[in-house]
Amino acid sequence: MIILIENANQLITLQGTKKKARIKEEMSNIQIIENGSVLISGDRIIATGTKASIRADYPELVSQAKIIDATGKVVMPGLVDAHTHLVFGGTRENEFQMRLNGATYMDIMNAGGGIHATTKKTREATFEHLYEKTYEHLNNFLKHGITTVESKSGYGLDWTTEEKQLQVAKKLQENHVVDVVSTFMGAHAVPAEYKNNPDAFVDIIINDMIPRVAEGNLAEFNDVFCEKGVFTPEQSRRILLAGKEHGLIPKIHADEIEPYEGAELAAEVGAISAEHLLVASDKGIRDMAEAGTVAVLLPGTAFFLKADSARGRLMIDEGVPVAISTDFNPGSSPTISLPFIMNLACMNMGMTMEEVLTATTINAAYAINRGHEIGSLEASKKADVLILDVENYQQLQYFYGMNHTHTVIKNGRVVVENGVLCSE
Ligand SMILES: O=C(O)CC1=NCN=C1
Ligand SMILES: [Zn+2]
Repeated sequence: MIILIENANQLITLQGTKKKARIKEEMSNIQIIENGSVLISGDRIIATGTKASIRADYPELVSQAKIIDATGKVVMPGLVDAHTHLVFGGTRENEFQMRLNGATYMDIMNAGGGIHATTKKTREATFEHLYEKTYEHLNNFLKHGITTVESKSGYGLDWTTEEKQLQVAKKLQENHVVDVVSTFMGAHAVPAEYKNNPDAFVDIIINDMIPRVAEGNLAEFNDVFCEKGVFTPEQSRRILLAGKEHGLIPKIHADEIEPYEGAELAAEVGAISAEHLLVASDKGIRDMAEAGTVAVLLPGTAFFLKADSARGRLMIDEGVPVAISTDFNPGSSPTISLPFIMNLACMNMGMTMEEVLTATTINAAYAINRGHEIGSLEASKKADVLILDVENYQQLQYFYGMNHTHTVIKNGRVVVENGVLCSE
């Protein structure tokens, strides 16, 4: 099918010259075309330009095209959420109340709640239940303009359930229009049964789980919660290097609650990204800038945990490529509203509205090794396109806490129209 989107007030292409995540000034250069047009054929973008240039350069394709009029609207790439714990059983609103009453995230986790509570529910849940529940989450992501989602395992902490989560994600990648990119995170917490012998659990992750993930082609990335009271930097290093030996690209939950040199470790092991970084050190930030490690920042988690946000402004100024994501999970960030997170990135991390657009498209794409395929509107990239019901891109952040998604095109097909799923 050929589609021509035209008359966009602003077409935000995020086009760039370098084949890597954007840093510093590049993050503000979002490449706007006034009165823009996007020409799509099949699942790919053919060209972007002004209305006149596209109609002059592609008369044959234009004559066969379904025309979508974007007058008064903004057109941009589909949003990319590079950090979620998408597949999980149960919910934890009870813990939300406990934290409103003054308990901390780690108090709850150390008392057997938190990740352990979700692990219990996920172990008990059937494959079908997890699949159907997560399918609905992806529908909700899509209605908010998110066309690719990273999904971490880590609520099993035993092979049977870790595999169940990864198989749910794999089946969703096959059946749901939203692209799902999988991360193995068996090192999300030390399960109760190994509380007194955590290194034995680390050995199981390294010697048993990681080889099975690789053999089954069940994930592209390997993540670890490097945190005081969870996994030490030494244990995290062992787990990430073992993953690399099996072709799993390292990611790390780093310096979320206590400073723990997780950012330094990310740079040392060549992680594609380090995530959270609320209390990353100056040295860790410099090391990440030098290594080109993408900082995936999660201001929604900081908001929900009533913590200070990561130093996003400093990281950008120091040359770290920054992405932002929802961290969608039942405990520390139960939201799929990436648009709201975009506003928090401006309000609480000192990022500009232009940088935030880069952080939720092309840089988020590079954080999941998809920068060549998605995250900007340019010839031969996937036709994942949003039409937003705002007059200019600033209104996306300005009118906050709202869903401005009008139309979503995924792989060249209209899948959301007037904010409604086409299958609904
Ligand atoms: O609490 C959860 O379920 C998710 C989380 N993992 C590390 N920080 C938060
Ligand atoms: Zn997380």
